[in-house]
Amino acid sequence: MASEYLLELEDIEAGYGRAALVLRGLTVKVPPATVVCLVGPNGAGKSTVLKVASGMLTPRSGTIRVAGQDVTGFNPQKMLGAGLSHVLQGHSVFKEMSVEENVMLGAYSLTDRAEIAERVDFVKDLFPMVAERWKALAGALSGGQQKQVEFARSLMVRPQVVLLDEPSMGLDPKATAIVFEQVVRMRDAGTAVLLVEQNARRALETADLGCVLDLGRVHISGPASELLADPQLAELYLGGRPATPTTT
Ligand SMILES: Nc1ncnc2c1ncn2[C@@H]1O[C@H](COP(=O)(O)OP(=O)(O)OP(=O)(O)O)[C@@H](O)[C@H]1O
Repeated sequence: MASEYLLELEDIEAGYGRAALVLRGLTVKVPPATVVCLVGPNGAGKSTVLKVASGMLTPRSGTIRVAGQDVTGFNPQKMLGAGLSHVLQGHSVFKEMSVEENVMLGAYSLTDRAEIAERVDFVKDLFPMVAERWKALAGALSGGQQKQVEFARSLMVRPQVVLLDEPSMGLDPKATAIVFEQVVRMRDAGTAVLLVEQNARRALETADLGCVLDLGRVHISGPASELLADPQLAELYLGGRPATPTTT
């Protein structure tokens, strides 16, 4: 069935083992060509949302749809096949391998050589640093550059939605700015992004839509610029004053 959303998480309840539920009726929807950002206090369940979306954690109830197709209960491999690619928190490049080898790991499920070549051209075009350092050892790159290699790897399967868990973690402000620029480039190249960030203000400045998680549900959602300008949200979640409005 056609849907106006690429990814829909609806009424999701999820948790770990016998512990109390972490997500308690959460609904998040990602439209095409959009960066949606999840913000919220530590332990609110932001990473858990991404684990549910990528099949790492099966929800106890609720529905997951990708482009209208019900994918609830799919394992990670099937979720990848359905179009959800997960870039995990922290660094996942193999430092002893080249940039090329790291990126090609993302193509392991592809068999058509012409398609692989087309995807390589696509990611090299999108991330010029990846093209420049193609034969370099990944361990020789900076943290921000390694993150771009992870982004490139995640795009090899032509995902509908990329799930990004704390891409700025451990990066200095300059590297963070570059990584967020690449997030926008991914969106502009046609991939929707569901982004989780500790650095809530910076992430909302990049995102189109924002969702504030609290107590396992979406507390408030809307255009990221409106969330940034909301004084109560700024106080509670963004560490201080609201963003200065750009229009009067
Ligand atoms: N593998 C796990 N096993 C058991 N409990 C877990 C596991 N992963 C997360 N939790 C618990 O689930 C809750 C939500 O964790 P989650 O990592 O989703 O939150 P978060 O909003 O991403 O937080 P943070 O910003 O600190 O990363 C926390 O109470 C956490 O301790």
